Amino acid sequence: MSILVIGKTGQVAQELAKLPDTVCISRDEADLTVPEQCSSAIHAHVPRAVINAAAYTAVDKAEQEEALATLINADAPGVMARACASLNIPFVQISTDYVFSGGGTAPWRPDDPTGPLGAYGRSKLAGEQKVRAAGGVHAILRTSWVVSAHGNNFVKTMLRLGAERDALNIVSDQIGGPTAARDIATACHLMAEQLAVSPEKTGTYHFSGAPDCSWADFARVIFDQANLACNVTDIPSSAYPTPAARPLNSRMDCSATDSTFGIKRPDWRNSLTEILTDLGALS
Ligand SMILES: NC(=O)C1=CN([C@@H]2O[C@H](COP(=O)(O)OP(=O)(O)OC[C@H]3O[C@@H](n4cnc5c(N)ncnc54)[C@H](OP(=O)(O)O)[C@@H]3O)[C@@H](O)[C@H]2O)C=CC1
Ligand SMILES: Cc1cn([C@H]2C[C@H](O)[C@@H](COP(=O)(O)OP(=O)(O)O[C@H]3O[C@@H](C)C(=O)[C@@H](O)[C@H]3O)O2)c(=O)[nH]c1=O
Ligand SMILES: [Mg+2]
Repeated sequence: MSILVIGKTGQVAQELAKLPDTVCISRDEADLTVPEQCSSAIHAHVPRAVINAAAYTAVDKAEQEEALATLINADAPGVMARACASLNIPFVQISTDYVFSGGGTAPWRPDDPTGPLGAYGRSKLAGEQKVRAAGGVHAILRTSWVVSAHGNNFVKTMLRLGAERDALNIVSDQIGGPTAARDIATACHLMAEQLAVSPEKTGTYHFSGAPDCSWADFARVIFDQANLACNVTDIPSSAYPTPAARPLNSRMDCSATDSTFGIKRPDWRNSLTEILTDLGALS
């Protein structure tokens, strides 16, 4: 029996595919806009655990497509979690720092009050609630600022822009933990294995790369490691208007993930070096 991964083309799904005993299925086999397809796929594969790595992740576009984002990010994971509960197998759902409002400067703990600022965050929060309501063995892993060698992400955007321009304005008042998709995949895989033998570990957990930084700080380290001469100027979020507001404080307290699962915050600077190596962009 394998670990079934819902999603195949995304950043985290592609990293899960490299781990032992995983089977990843794409939209052809399980289209999240038709949630019943997800439960049929779970029943057909008879896995020992399920990890949902598929989601609607276009934060700004979600403002115009909240119903679709909710179908994919809430209804579909709810159906997956119910299928897993009926089979008595663990379900791992990936969630986001964007369920929080971003007030204050204290790292968010898993049981802190949520308060999403936009449609994407609301849809992911609704997904968390449906997964809990399914009543099965599960982990909801909230992560942030996902980067990898594939897909769309901040590292790849910076490599592209940094090669074209000699200066960029980047927001410096949003603070969080950049997290490599590879590190998230490893964490989800470990959690699925542990939940299978320790169902009492069911709950909501945080996992992000350390140290916390601003997007501007992150960009500077990317340019430094990639040896790109691009000057970064700090700007406030107000100078970079977007359809969806982002939380200013995305710091997450990841201590329960360590004490319960033995999973520590990875240093994103090392993970970034791996990504740049994979991309052939290391200086
Ligand atoms: N990206 C980030 O910065 C962050 C992501 N997260 C969460 O982490 C998880 C993984 O994100 P990430 O790997 O970055 O995602 P990506 O944006 O890289 O990929 C999204 C995946 O979801 C799939 N998908 C979207 N819609 C459907 C659908 N209707 N049916 C089937 N599959 C669908 C896509 O498939 P297709 O290629 O066919 O469209 C793709 O494989 C998600 O739960 C996300 O919310 C949390 C914090 C930060
Ligand atoms: C390209 C660019 C971006 N930015 C800012 C905008 C934004 O605040 C920040 C990051 O841009 P992104 O578009 O990658 O941000 P965004 O898509 O909002 O990233 C989020 O995605 C979802 C799925 C999550 O769950 C979150 O954890 C988070 O990773 O960088 C600049 O300030 N200057 C620039 O030139
Ligand atoms: Mg994005």
